[in-house]
Amino acid sequence: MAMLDVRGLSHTYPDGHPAISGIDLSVAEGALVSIVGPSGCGKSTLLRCVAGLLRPSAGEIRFDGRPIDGVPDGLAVVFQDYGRSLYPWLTVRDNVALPLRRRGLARPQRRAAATGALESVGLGGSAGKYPWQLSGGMQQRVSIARALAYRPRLLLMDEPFGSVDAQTREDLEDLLLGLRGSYAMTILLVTHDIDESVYVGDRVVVFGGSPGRIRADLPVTLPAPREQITTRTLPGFVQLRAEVGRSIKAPRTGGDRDVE
Ligand SMILES: Nc1ncnc2c1ncn2[C@@H]1O[C@H](COP(=O)(O)OP(=O)(O)OP(=O)(O)O)[C@@H](O)[C@H]1O
Repeated sequence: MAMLDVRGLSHTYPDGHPAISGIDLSVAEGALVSIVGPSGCGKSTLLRCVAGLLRPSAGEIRFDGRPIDGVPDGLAVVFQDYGRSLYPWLTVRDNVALPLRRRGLARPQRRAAATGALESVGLGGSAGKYPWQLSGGMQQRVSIARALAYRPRLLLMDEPFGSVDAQTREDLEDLLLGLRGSYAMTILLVTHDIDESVYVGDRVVVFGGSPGRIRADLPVTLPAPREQITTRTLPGFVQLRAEVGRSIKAPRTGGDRDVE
């Protein structure tokens, strides 16, 4: 049984705008699935539905076989906008520890979990600082640590590396790949960077159109461990990124009722 099963998912916003239509997606436990596509094709809408933050107009999402109705336990989300997601008046450690209250953990346990998560993202020495004392990349690491401290089974990431410079972005991609070894998680990562979708993913799901639909679902069979320079020059990488690019640009087919 898939850990996450999306069937016939469609969503139309109250203004009548159809954002996604007929999405079917099964995700196996432990997979890292990249969801890539141009701006406005409904990637965030899908993620918001999976997170239980948005009730879809049609279709069903099952997490561990149970229909999602509200924010499921065992799920954490990392957004692009780290600047707005951290509380400036709380230390880094307290920012990470805060959501653990929902788990009913006592304060010493919350602090210990936060410290462990911060160490795993290389920020053990910054626990007592405030978010505004850190660089953008470090702040995004704090957001990731906050999600990890929660020990999620399913981690949703919406353009998590979209607001940092290219070098920091590569560092964060590698951090994420490294974290997969220490945290047993299934990850859905939304990006509009084709190279990133291939570099980090086990599988790339290509979204396109308006309303957004799945245009391709491609396995990534690149060897591990991945390395920024070597992996990106492998023929398999170059081929796959071209295929993802072509799928994004593919003209609409007869059955595709896009209204772009
Ligand atoms: N709250 C809303 N009300 C009405 N329309 C919305 C709302 N949120 C998103 N949309 C529209 O739904 C479509 C899909 O938006 P969504 O944010 O899911 O796309 P996306 O692929 O994640 O885009 P981006 O990569 O720019 O974040 C867009 O046309 C967008 O304008």
